[in-house]
Amino acid sequence: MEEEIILEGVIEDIVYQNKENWYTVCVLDNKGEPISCVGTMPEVYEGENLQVIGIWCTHHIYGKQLKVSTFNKSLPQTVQGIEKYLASGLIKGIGAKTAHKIVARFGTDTLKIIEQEPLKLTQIRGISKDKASKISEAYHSQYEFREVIIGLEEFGINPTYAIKIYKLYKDKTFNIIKSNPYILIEDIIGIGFNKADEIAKKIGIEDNDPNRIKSGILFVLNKFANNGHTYVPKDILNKECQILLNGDKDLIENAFLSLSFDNKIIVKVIDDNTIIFLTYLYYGELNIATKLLSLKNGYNPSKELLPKILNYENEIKTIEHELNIKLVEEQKQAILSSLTNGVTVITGGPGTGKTTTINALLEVLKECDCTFSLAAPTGRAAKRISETTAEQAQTIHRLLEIGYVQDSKKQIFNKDENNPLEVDVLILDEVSMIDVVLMNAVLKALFEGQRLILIGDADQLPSVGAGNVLKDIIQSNQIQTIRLKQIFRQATKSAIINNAHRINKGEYPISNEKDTDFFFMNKSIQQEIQHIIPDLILNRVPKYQRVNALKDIQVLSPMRKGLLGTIELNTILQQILNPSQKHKPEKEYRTTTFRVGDKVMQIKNNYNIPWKIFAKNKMVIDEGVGVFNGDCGIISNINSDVIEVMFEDCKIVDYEFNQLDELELAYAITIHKSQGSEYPVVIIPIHSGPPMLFSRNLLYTAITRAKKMVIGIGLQETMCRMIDNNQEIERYSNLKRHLEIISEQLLC
Ligand SMILES: Nc1ncnc2c1ncn2[C@@H]1O[C@H](COP(=O)(O)OP(=O)(O)OP(=O)(O)O)[C@@H](O)[C@H]1O
Repeated sequence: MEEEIILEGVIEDIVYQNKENWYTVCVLDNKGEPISCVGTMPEVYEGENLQVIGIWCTHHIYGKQLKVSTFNKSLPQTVQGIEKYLASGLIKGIGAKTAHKIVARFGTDTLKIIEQEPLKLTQIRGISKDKASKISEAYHSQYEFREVIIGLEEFGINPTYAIKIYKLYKDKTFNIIKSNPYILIEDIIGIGFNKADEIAKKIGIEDNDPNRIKSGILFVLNKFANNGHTYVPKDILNKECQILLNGDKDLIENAFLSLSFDNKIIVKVIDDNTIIFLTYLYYGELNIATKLLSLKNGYNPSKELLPKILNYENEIKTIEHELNIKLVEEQKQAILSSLTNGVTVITGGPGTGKTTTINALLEVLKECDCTFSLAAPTGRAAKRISETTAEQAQTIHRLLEIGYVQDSKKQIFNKDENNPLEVDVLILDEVSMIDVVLMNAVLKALFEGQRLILIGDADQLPSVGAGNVLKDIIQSNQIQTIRLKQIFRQATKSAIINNAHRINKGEYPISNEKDTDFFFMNKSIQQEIQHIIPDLILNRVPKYQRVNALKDIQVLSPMRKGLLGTIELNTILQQILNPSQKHKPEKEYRTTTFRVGDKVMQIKNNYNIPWKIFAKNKMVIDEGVGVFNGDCGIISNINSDVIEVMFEDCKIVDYEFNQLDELELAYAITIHKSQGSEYPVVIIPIHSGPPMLFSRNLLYTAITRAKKMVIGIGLQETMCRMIDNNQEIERYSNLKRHLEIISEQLLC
C-alpha cells in the first residue's frame, strides 16, 4: 500500500470544481511549493487553509498530484487570504472588487464582521442593508454545510455521500441520522445495510435497536431477491437474520410483525409453511397473474378478424407462398393461437423456428390490419429481432417510456394503466430474461382486448432479477402455450444447434468434426488456458472466420473469480488486446484501469444517465437517457472529468469518475451477463468450479449465444459433469400458484 501523507497550505488556485459532486482539482501553496491536489473536496475556496491527507499518484497528462482522501480546512488568517477567499465566488454578491473593498476596510476582522455584525458592511459603498444580510446568510449556509460534512466524516461518511445526505435532509441531517441511520438505506443510493450498520455503531446505536433488526430483515430479503427469489421460507429467513444481526428470536419475530404492519413485507402460510415476501414482489406476481388472466379472458376476436380466423387455412397458404416456406403444424398453431387468444406463449430451443413463426405471424397481423409492437428485454435482443424481422423492435424500457427520476432508486414508466400502449398486439421476445418487476410494468400498460405474445426458450437461465416468470407461466398450464420442437434441416447443419439440443436432453456434444462450428480443446492447466485464449482471439479464430477480434469474439466464463474467471481474464486480455501506450489516456478506478479502446460493459440498469448520438459533423441527432445492464461498448475518450463510452448502437455516454462502479471491462463476461445476447464466436473456459453453478442450463445458455463458432477450452470431464448436473437451483416464486388459484376462482 502506498503511504498516506499529510500536507498543509493555502489554496492558491481552484483549477476545476464540479459543484454537483464536488470533485475538485486545486493548487495548494505548501511553504512556497505548489502542490496539485485532486479529490472530493466540498466547499473549498481559494484563500482557505487546507490540511490534506492523501497519496501521491502520477497522471499521464498532469504529472505528479496528491489524491486526497480526507481534508480539514480552516478559515484564512491573512488579509490576502481573506480577500482571495471572499473573491472566490463563495458568497453570492461578492466579486473581486467588493472583496477588495471589504477587506481594505475591515482587514483580518472581515469574516467576524460578516458572521456577527453584517450591518457594518453597509459602510462600504454599493452594499445595501439587503445585500449585507444576503451576504451574511450565504456565509452562514456554507458554514452549516461545512459543519455537516465534517460531522458526518466522524461517522465514517465520506464527502461524496455527505453531500447527497445534506442535499436531502438539509439542517435536519444530524437529527435524522442520529435517530435512525438505517433510513439512509432507503434514501441514499449506494448506502446499504452494512454501511448504515457501520454508521450506527459509530453513533452508539445498540445491536438490539428495532430499526436495525427491521433493516437487517429487509436486507436479507433483498439479498434473496437479488438471487432471483420472490419470497423466502420463514425458517430460512430467521436463520439468516440471526447470523447477520446477532439478534434474539423474539426481537426478530417482533420486527416481522412491525414490518408486516408497515406493509413492507407480506407473510403468507402456504401448505403449512410460512413464507415471507417483500411487498412489491408479492403484489408484482399477483398483478401479473391477475392481468394475464384478464387479458386471456377479456379478448374476443373482432368482427373484422373473425372471417380471417375462419378462413385461416387459406390465409396461412398465402403467407407460406409469400415467405416461400411450408409451416409445420406447431407453427400454424402458434399463429392461430396468437389470433384467437388474449395471451399466447411460444417456446422452443435454438433452430426450432421461433423467428420464422414471428415473421409469418407479422404477415398475418398486417393482413388483418392489426397494429403491433415488438420488444425485448435488452438492447441487443431488440436489435437482433429488428434484423431478423425487418420490423422496428425496441427495448421494453423504451417501449414503456422509462422516466427520468433524479437521485431516486425508483424507476418510473410513462406507459401504464392511465397511459396504455396503443397497439392491438404486443410481441415480446427473450421472455426468459424478464423478471417480475418488468413483466408487471408491461402488463400495467396493457388493457383487456389487447393481445400479448410471449416468445422465449424456457431452458435458458432464468432472469437475473427476481421471479421465474416464463417457466411459472408455462408450468401453470393456464396460458395457451405452443412448444416448437422440430429442429429444421437448415438448423441441423449447425453443430452448435445440434449440440445445444443434445445438451438440453442430457447428451454430450459432438465436437471437432470436419467442417464443424463446435470445438473443444482439452487442456488441464489453467495457466495454459489463460495463454491460449488471447492467441485464439488474436490469431487463430480470425484466420478461420472473418471476424473482428474485439467485437465479434466473446469470452464467456462461468465465474467472476479464479484463474479463468472474468476478473483475471479481463486483466490478461486487456494487456494483450489493448496494452498501455504512452499517449493512450487511462483512468484507474479501484482495482481496474480503464483505457481508451477498452471493451466495457454496463453492469446495472441506470435509467437516468444521458446518452447522445452524433452525426459525422458532430451534430447531435438523437438523445435520451438510460443505459442498461449488459450493454457493451468501447471507451472512446478519457479526459480529466469523464470516461466517454460509445455503445454498440452508437450512443455516446459520459461516465463521471464516481459512476465507474457501473462499468466493467468486457473482454470476458459471465455467462449470466450474456443472456439475450448473441455473438459470432464464443469462447468458453470450462475447468473447475462449484457444482451449484456448473449446471446444464449454464452451459446451454453459453453455447446458444454463438452464431458461427463455439470453442470450449478446458476439461472435457467438467463439461460432461455440467451436462449431468440438471439440478436447477430452486427459485422461490409464487406466480404459478397465483395463476392456478385465480383461474380456479374465476371458474367458480
Ligand atoms: N417450417 C419450416 N420449414 C423449413 N425450414 C424452416 C421452417 N421454419 C424455420 N425453418 C428454418 O429453420 C432455421 C431456424 O429457424 P428460426 O431462425 O426461425 O429458429 P429460431 O427458433 O428463431 O432459432 P434461434 O433461437 O436459434 O434464433 C432457419 O434456417 C429457418 O429458415
